Amino acid sequence: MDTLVVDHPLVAHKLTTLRDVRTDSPTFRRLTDELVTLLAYEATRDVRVADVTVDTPLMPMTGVQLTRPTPLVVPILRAGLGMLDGMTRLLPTAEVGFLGMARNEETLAPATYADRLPNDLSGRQCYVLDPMLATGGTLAAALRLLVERGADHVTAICLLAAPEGLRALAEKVGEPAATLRVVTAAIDDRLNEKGFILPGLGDAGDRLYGSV
Ligand SMILES: O=P(O)(O)OC[C@H]1O[C@H](OP(=O)(O)OP(=O)(O)O)[C@H](O)[C@@H]1O
Ligand SMILES: O=c1cc[nH]c(=O)[nH]1
Ligand SMILES: [Mg+2]
Repeated sequence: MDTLVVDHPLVAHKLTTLRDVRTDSPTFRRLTDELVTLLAYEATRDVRVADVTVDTPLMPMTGVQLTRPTPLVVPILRAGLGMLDGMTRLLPTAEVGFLGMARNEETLAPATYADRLPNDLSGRQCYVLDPMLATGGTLAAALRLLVERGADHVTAICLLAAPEGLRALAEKVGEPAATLRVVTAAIDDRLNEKGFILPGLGDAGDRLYGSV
């Protein structure tokens, strides 16, 4: 499993404001949206394209276009929903499938409460959106689901990842039948005893949508 940290001053600048406890929800949403677009640019570097002929006003030439089946974008509710618009702005022809997953606050185990994904993902490139990779349990469960349905290329886009979560994820997925990548804006120091990323940014879902 490959991990890419997008090392760019604009990403670092926006992430710093996102982390700030004084940043309100509207600003948090806007910055998340902006960050995703920057991360998505790197995350889609290996999106599949094929040669096509295009007629410019002067002559025909060979360009490229996205191949079919179109990529599938999968936000993990709730917090991943805050990343959806930023992603589809870059990939407007992508289809969107939804996974609802929540961590049990005591055990930190993920529970899936919504699954609106195609049953057959054969030959499909998938982009999973979840801002926080903490213990890695949520992402491991999501990746397992996608690979079981035939996805052969899955890229997870996160804002923050914990080293423990990245290690756990690599162990859990083992030698998968698909290419798996994690693209993140930063790898933080560690997890606290409640499974929160340190220094982190707090609870991403709550900061986007409130503590409902
Ligand atoms: O790597 P893990 O330890 O599994 O933790 C990461 C998950 O925790 C958060 O979701 P949460 O359960 O808080 O749900 P929410 O998005 O509805 O707030 C976050 O959005 C990730 O999905
Ligand atoms: O730090 C964390 C860990 C999991 N989920 C969050 O929203 N934040
Ligand atoms: Mg949450």
